[in-house]
Amino acid sequence: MLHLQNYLNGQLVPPAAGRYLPNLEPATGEVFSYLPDSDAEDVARATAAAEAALPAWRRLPAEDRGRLLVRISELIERDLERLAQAESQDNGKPVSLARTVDIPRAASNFAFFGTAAQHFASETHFQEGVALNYTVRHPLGVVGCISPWNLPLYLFTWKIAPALAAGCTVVAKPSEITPYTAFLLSELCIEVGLPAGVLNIVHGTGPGAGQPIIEHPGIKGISFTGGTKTGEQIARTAAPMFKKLSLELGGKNPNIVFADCDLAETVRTSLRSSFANQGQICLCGSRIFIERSIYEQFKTDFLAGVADLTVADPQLETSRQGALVSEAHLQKVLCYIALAHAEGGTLLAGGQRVMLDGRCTNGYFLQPTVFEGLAPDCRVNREEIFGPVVTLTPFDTEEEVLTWANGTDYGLAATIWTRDLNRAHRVAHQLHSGIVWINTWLHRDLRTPFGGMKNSGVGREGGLEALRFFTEAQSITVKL
Ligand SMILES: NC(=O)C1=CN([C@@H]2O[C@H](COP(=O)(O)OP(=O)(O)OC[C@H]3O[C@@H](n4cnc5c(N)ncnc54)[C@H](O)[C@@H]3O)[C@@H](O)[C@H]2O)C=CC1
Ligand SMILES: O=C(O)/C=C/C=C(\O)C(=O)O
Repeated sequence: MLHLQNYLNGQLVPPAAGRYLPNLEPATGEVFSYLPDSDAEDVARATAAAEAALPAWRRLPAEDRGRLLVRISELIERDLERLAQAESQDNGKPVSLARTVDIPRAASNFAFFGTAAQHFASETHFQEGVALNYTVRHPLGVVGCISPWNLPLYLFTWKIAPALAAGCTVVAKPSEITPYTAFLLSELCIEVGLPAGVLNIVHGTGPGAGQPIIEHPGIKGISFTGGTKTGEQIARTAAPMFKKLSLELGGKNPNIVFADCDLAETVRTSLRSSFANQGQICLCGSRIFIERSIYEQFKTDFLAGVADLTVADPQLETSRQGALVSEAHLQKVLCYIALAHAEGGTLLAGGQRVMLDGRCTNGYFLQPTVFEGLAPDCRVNREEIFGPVVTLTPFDTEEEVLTWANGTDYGLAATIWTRDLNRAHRVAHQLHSGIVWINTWLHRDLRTPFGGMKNSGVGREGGLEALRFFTEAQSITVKL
């Protein structure tokens, strides 16, 4: 059976201690490969390689670094089908989603930052006759990039690409639950001829391989996406070491539907924002607030759409809902469904595990689930479920819905549906949310700042924000 390897100093190598972990296919519940169970020794070797590669990599002109990144992007596009199949097998997501969203975005991440680095100019502040102040942005050094399982290659490359573009060298760890495409990426980096040590990929668990990355004194900054609790633990370790931190954490996002919206489009997109990737995207709109006058109509149309979301083997082109990522995660989501019943919710759709026939008999499938009748401040409406579970709640006034929308510890993304753009802007400005979409969802322009307020994170990714994160500003003043 396939044994994935670490990518250290330009080579594929086994873990120092020789231990491996089983890697399961969520659609079948069966082991299909093994991944290195790396430890602090592997992280130390990766960091030493990254430190050795740093001087030459940071000296390389941005154009030359960019050319290598663009070449990686081209190879991802060349291997799109193979990578999409691998992502679907590893994560349980429909292959059609991996083919149209995950893998194309991974290619775009490299292409975008490969070229963005060439446009990253330093600032000058000229004081006529007095002084010239200019800013140099030095690469931060060796950085750690740690990513989750929900959008595996998409989020892994979203961190690595800007770090490399900025002239940093990298020690990266994908989720131990979905390591496969990161391993395939290391093969592409070798094919491209990325200089040894510039990117190092260490596989393994959070405590085993992730924590040593956070603790290593040679690693100057950490870019992390994952659960809020993990983010908290990372901050506790990294802050006293004065490491730069970028944390993209959870969300409990409101989807606000006003009566004057384009209802057909609102329902169509709300189905996607509720259930895309089985609801396992931190940007999913799991709390849908609907203005009372159209509540019943929205509910009817939405539930009709939910009935069409075929839960099936993610390898099938017809599959619209694949498997959840693991048995443990499925059980966590089922606990929230039980809680929704206990908190007085009325089940409108789903709520049950799905047992499929054939090769998927033991897969982790769940019906897309909709509740109504829950209090806006109950646990189900405040805690991140990260699964295919949404709640519907009617509202009467803008003030009321704003209070409810802002009534969680999270503040990542929000969506507003209305034809009244004055209202859209007014509401958007009052939402405690790092990202607001008006009449759309998951519209991504890679130049925009991406990240959350409150417990949804610290810092912003994307565009210049990412390049700023991976560099350290030095201010130089010349007296005139
Ligand atoms: N972007 C998001 O908003 C995501 C949110 N989640 C939420 O988090 C919950 C837990 O999911 P998990 O898979 O356990 O996410 P997690 O936050 O534990 O895992 C994310 C990454 O962090 C690593 N990690 C874990 N502990 C670490 C540590 N102490 N130091 C360094 N790295 C560490 C993991 O190995 C993985 O690569 C989910 O149920 C979901 O609610 C999960 C994935 C993504
Ligand atoms: O950058 C994006 O387009 C999406 C990011 C999504 C996450 O960070 C997530 O779901 O964890």
